[in-house]
Amino acid sequence: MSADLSLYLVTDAALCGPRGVVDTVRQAVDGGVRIVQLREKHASDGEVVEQLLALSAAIDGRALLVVNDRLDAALEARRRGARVDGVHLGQGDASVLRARQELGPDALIGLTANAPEHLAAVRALPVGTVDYLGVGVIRPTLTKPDHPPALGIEGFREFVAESPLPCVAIGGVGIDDTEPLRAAGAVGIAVVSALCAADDPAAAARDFRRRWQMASVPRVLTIAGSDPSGGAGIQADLKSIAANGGYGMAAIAALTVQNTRGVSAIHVPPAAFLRQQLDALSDDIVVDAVKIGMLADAEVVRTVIGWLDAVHPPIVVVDPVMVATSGDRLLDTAAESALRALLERADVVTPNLAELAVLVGRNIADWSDALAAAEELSAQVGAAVLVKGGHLEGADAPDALIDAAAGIRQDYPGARIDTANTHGTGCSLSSAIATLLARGQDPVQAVSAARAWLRESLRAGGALDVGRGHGPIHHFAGLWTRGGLTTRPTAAEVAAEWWDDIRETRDEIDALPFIRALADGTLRQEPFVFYLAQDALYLREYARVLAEAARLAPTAAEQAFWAQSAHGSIVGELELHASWLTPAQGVTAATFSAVPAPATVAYLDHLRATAFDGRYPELIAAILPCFWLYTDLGERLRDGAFGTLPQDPEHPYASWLATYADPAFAEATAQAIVHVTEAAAGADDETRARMRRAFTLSSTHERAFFAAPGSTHAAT
Ligand SMILES: Nc1ncnc2c1ncn2[C@@H]1O[C@H](COP(=O)(O)OP(=O)(O)O)[C@@H](O)[C@H]1O
Ligand SMILES: Cc1ncc(COP(=O)(O)O)c(N)n1
Ligand SMILES: [Mg+2]
Repeated sequence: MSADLSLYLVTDAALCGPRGVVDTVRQAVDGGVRIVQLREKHASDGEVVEQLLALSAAIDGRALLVVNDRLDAALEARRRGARVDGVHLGQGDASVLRARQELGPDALIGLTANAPEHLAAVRALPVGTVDYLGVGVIRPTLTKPDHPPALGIEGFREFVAESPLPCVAIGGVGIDDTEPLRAAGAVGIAVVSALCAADDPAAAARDFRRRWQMASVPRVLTIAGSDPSGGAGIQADLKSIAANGGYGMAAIAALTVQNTRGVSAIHVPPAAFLRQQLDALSDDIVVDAVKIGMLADAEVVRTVIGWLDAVHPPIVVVDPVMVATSGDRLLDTAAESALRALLERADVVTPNLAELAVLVGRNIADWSDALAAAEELSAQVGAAVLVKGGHLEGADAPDALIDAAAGIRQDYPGARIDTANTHGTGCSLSSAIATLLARGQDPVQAVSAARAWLRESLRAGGALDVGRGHGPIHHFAGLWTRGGLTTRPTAAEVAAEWWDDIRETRDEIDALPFIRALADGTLRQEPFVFYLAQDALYLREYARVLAEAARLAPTAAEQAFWAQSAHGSIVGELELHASWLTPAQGVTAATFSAVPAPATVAYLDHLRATAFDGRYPELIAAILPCFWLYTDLGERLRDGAFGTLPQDPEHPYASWLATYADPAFAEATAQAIVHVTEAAAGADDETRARMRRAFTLSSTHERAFFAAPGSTHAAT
């Protein structure tokens, strides 16, 4: 079997202290150590055998176990039932030839090497005698007092370049050496004190493992069914793995006859043939993560379980596929009980609502019931459960990650994307999660990043012209855009670009005497009242324009959002004006009695003309600056960007300015930005260009509106 040497723990009983070697190893393996070397310089062979038995039980197949030097102890421990994978020998230790002969062809045999003559000796050995070299020391270290001169990263790189065998870096390796050693060609790093002497070996191992993974391209295997139309199954998985930064491999468990309109036949090759595929992979390639999808029947499920138990891949994500988006069954009912044993081997399980109902054996009434069911399932199988709300009715498509044992309950709210291209979303999502986990992210992060990618791919699905049923998502939408293969930007890119477009306008607004005086409290009342009166006229019309956006909105979520904003603008904002336009403030003007100033007329004409055109994308682009510029200004005022703090109770406009920085308004602004920039990202080039013009034009009207009250300091 191909050995995963990536994070290699070498034990040191003295450093483990009262916690002991066995507990230290157990915790370190929990944290992601992939191979353990028992190194006991002073114990008797009998004691080493006992230790190997105890370690073998603690590791329980989750990592490899080798022993330093003691070939006879390894053989004896094996005779007594321990799983000892091999030995690591030094230049002065027992002969590697004898070790190979005694331990057999499948054992893992390592050899310490650090000088050119060691390489010459290795080359003289029969091929297959030694599996890897332990090369070091990298830095001076106390755990090997008689160590040779330290190689450093550069010396290690040169050694690797000459070596015929994979090299593990050992000796004085600290966490910040992880990426440089990986880049220098290490297949793994061996750590002694940074793990044995750690207060929390699991956490220390997780840190090393994360750093190692972030520096590597993970090898991700999907075991699933084939969808020849390329939108779901194996084909979707490979695209998803690639799009999320992994190297994809695929073992086909079943074949479907399928297109975007449904599945018409299923062929299940012999399960033994699947096992052959899996063994061929794990014999040669280190598998960093496995995603499991359609398995068709109970025999296939059991076959996959058998392989998982032999190989123990470090990350397993199971998408318990039972029924396709089209409604066709993809798993025998008889296999549903076999599936449970598979879930027990998973780190993350990703059922949709129907699958979750089958797995907990009861109907699921609503989303909160789904969360309870996910909690139940998570507790039963000991895995994190990502429950998916793609099949809910209504405007939302939320997901939630629940890990009963770890006490994790993470909600991922999300508006439903209006698209028919939902074929293969579940397959694609679970592969993305497996890949991101293998890249070192924790489950909460991995799901969040996978969802962001999936939503981008769902939004762009319409750009593909594939089939007449539920079409596929566009797995590479973001990559192609960023790589210049298409001109379509992402929503985030639109936001950044437009905000930058109006930089000059924003700077000019900041410099206006009205804004300066409002910020430092020296603004006279007359221009302030002028501004309030114009603002009231503006808001009454703005609310009507927002209502028009609600009327034109393509989705229920957007319709509700603009309608609510219209309500807020006519009710909330005007209440605020009323509180300022009172005799107590020395102001008696009625709210809408002012004569509209030219700047007000011009701004409103632009908004009304855009609304009258009836094109939703441009209308919301024209609406956006009022949200965005006020929130930005309010937040910067609050944070003292203008040299004064309006929170100061002495500040005459404190309560007015506080409303600019109101968190609920900030939230509405964030939502408005999302709606507008997502629409722009999904639009054709011409529409996007018109949206951009509407946005910039409104921004210049905002500046003119702020400039209208004129120059305005009180005492000066
Ligand atoms: N129209 C949609 N808009 C946004 N997200 C969606 C939509 N349809 C599905 N999803 C998301 O796609 C993923 C797959 O979910 P779901 O469709 O429930 O599962 P499956 O594809 O396995 O049946 C989930 O993250 C879900 O929230
Ligand atoms: C081979 C195969 N595997 C899985 C699915 C499920 O698709 P979805 O991701 O839409 O649930 C499918 N339609 N075909
Ligand atoms: Mg699915």
